[in-house]
Amino acid sequence: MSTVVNPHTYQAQLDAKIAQLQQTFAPFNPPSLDVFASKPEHYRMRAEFRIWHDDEDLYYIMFDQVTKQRYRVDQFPTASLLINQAMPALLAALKPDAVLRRSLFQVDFLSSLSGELVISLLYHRQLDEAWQQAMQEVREQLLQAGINASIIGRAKKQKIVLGQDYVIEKLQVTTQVGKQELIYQQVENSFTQPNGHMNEQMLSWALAATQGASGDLLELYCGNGNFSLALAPNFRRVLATEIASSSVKSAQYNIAANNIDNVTILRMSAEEFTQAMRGVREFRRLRGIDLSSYDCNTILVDPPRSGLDEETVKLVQEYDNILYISCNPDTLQQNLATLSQTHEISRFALFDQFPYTHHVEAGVYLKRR
Ligand SMILES: C[S@@+](CC[C@H](N)C(=O)[O-])C[C@H]1O[C@@H](n2cnc3c(N)ncnc32)[C@H](O)[C@@H]1O
Repeated sequence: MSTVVNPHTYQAQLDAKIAQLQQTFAPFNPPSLDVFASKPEHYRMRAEFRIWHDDEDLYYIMFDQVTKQRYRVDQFPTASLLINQAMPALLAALKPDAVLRRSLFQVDFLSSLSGELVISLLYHRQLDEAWQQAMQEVREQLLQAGINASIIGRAKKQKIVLGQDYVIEKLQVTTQVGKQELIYQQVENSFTQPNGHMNEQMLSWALAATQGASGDLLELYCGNGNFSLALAPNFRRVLATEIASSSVKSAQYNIAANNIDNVTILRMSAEEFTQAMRGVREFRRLRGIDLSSYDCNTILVDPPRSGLDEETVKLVQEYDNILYISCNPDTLQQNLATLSQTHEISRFALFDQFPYTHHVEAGVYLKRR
């Protein structure tokens, strides 16, 4: 099914998710659920479309996930207003220009609440000087229309960047003493939370849940430091790890951009970090880091849909406080089967990050029994 965005049905779809999540997790005896509703429209900061060529015409298409049929997309209410503004403006500029149209097969948009946009155009041919010149003009037209976009041309082994390959996002996080703005570099083709305002809610919830925590925080799957930076004020130090080098680079950028001095980011998979902690393997990447100097009572995990592997679950279980952010209730449920043997849920939240889809983002804060 394609995503049918109908603000009139928003509450009903959210209610169904709430009921489903409560039922699934009832065996773990959670406290009452904190529910965070999304904006019913224009909540996604990114969108990807295939391009369809029909003689002189050119338009965005998507595929129905069930029937696999393609359908034309002129506007996309799921995505931010900025993306919706850029979609027709870009097509209008591409259509009359054979150099820009030829072999174009995909367009990806990455926007930010701060009003920045990166548009990536993917081609089945190498891009040349003529393409670059013509696309520079398109970029200027977009800027004149008030669309602050960088443009990336991609082809096999080729990436041409007009502007930047990232946006600088500004997120408002609610702290005990009011709102705090955090700056995040979000790079094209790297993971970032798709629903910007929901991300602000998630960070604020995590900050409130760990208020009053003592010692240091260990974090696995930290991405661009999204949670690491927001939670830093609640801990003496934060040690965070992530597998993707582009995200680690952004995290380093973000530490500096926010003048944070108590966060260290390492490029390591969760599995490698578990091995390092167990003394199974030594890692050059850990040189200069004295793991034994960290006093971590709290661990934060935000794994991909596959959840935590068995060894990582065992490591996580060794911490008194566990903050688990999950984009897949099925794997969260599996991991909780083990974690609930030693910990109980003290906070439970639903973040409606993906409205009108069956996807649910959940947060649990566990404390040792
Ligand atoms: C759901 S995202 C969360 C990222 C970050 N916490 C955020 O809020 O943006 C999961 C992250 O885990 C990373 N990842 C995937 N597999 C991993 C692994 N085996 N070890 C460590 N990180 C991994 C991905 O690159 C991605 O950045």
